[in-house]
Amino acid sequence: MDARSPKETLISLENVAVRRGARALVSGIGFSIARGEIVTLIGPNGSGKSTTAKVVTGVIKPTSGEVTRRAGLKIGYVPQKLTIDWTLPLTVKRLMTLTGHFSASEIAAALEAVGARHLIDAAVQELSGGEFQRVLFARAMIRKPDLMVLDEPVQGVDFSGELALYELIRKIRDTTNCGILMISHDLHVVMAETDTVICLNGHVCCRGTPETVKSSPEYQQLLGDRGARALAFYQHHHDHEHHADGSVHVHEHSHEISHEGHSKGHSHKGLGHA
Ligand SMILES: Nc1ncnc2c1ncn2[C@@H]1O[C@H](COP(=O)(O)OP(=O)(O)OP(=O)(O)O)[C@@H](O)[C@H]1O
Repeated sequence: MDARSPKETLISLENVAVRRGARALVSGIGFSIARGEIVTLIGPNGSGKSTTAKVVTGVIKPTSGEVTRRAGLKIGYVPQKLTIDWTLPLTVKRLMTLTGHFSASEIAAALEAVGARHLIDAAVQELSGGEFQRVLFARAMIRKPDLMVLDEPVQGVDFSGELALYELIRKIRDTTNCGILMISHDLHVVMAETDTVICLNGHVCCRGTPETVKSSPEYQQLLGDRGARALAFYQHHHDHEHHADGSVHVHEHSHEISHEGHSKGHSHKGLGHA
């Protein structure tokens, strides 16, 4: 990491296990997240990513092990799914105030920070996947959290939308110096700015920088016959345009995915995502 030091630890988990009946959903989980750090959880379906994130947010108490939070730690949570009654009219502004009282200027500033100020009076039902995700980021950021927990933040968003959201996550980290815990929907791709990747499979299968995880035998073994597709990283090259409405135009071949130690122009399909 860099000039954002000294790194203040926001939360640490030590030897955490969550059991339901005789079954361990996760066990032996240990990691910490510092201010300004981006930690990404990856792992197959059912490997315990959401369970681990819920332990971090405090929604689930571990059956055993220790969770230590910095005193007064504020966490902003962006859920994987939000239960909304889609038949009722709901504006973005109203969504922002459902879980707290905020002034008009606070709401405007939070939406501005995610490039969604123009959507303030829009109906939530009419937002695109990427716009909805931005509004959820704003909803989490309005409390000025020390730590943001993002459960599959690019789910249901197309590739240029994914790039824009990853860029936004980086910007949020840079401007607020919050810690970020992100769950990746994809076992093969993580944001390049990730400081630590933690690969779960009920326990911590392997961890380290994206490069370390990519070359770890445990990660390779977890991939099995899908191993030909090693971990790749989203690279941001500032060769796209941000428009006033928050949309991003990605130039042809501008996004690059670093793969097997090289940087190649790739299409999303070309990467062979499921
Ligand atoms: N409340 C619960 N009671 C019993 N089992 C549960 C409960 N919550 C989750 N599980 C199980 O625990 C395991 C881990 O689930 P979790 O949602 O943490 O995995 P995940 O890695 O986030 O999966 P996905 O990628 O599919 O979202 C799964 O097998 C799931 O069925």
